[in-house]
Amino acid sequence: SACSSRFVRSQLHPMWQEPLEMPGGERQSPIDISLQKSVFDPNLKPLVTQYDPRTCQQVWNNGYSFLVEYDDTTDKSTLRGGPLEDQFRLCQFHFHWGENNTWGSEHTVDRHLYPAELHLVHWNADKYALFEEAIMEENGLAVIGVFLKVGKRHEGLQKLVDALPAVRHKDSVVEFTKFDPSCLLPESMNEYWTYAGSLTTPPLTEAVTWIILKQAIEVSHEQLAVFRSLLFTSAEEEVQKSMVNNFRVQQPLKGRTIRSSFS
Ligand SMILES: COc1ccc(C[C@H]2SC(=S)NC2=O)c(OC)c1
Ligand SMILES: [Zn+2]
Repeated sequence: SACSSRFVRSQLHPMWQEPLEMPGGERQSPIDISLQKSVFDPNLKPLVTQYDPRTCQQVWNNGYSFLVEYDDTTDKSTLRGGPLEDQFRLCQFHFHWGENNTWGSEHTVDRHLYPAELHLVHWNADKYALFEEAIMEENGLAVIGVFLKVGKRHEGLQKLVDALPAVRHKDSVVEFTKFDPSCLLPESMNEYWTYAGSLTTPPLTEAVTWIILKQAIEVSHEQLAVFRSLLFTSAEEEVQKSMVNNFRVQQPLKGRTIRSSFS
């Protein structure tokens, strides 16, 4: 599906370099989630996800992460509720991680770094006809961020981990079906922070309502090591570069309010 951000690659340096600053960006991502700056909002509703595993299509390496892509031509896999007024369609999910278990997440909580972060990307299908439209609009996207921490092996993630060697190089794709991304969500879906932000790679558009879940999911050290076995580089390139540290540097809050769904 078009949400796979194929055209974004050309704007990124071959290696994972800090994407160009968004000129005059007032609501850039990622940020540190400072607990004392967060404001409890009792009007925030529970998140409602309805994912149909039959919409899962493929996993591919786009040269800066690996994306699991969903058929977003119908309302079969959706997100609504929480801070959202409209219904959003799941189009892909991907991860950001570090070269070791010390860092890797894009967001932090009181400066606490996690080894990785999952992004479930949804676009506003009530207001826009296409993903490409939605990424240019301030209420166009809703991304659920889930922190990963090292612990017991994540059985649901293992099916995806087993598929990764097939997409080791940039631009490789492999069929990947019947995967329900709900298995990657923590038990507690009603504790989250939300703020107005942006894409964290070019085009860096300020289109994202971020929903960052408080509860991290546990994955094993070995599972993260398979993430790190992927490459930024295509099979033809002489020098192979490990796909690690594919996160953006944090951006200024610029007066934004971070709301929490819990006190
Ligand atoms: C052209 O549209 C794009 C481009 C890039 C990404 C991926 C970025 S944005 C994010 S969140 N995390 C990432 O790595 C998109 O995802 C919504 C959408
Ligand atoms: Zn991301």
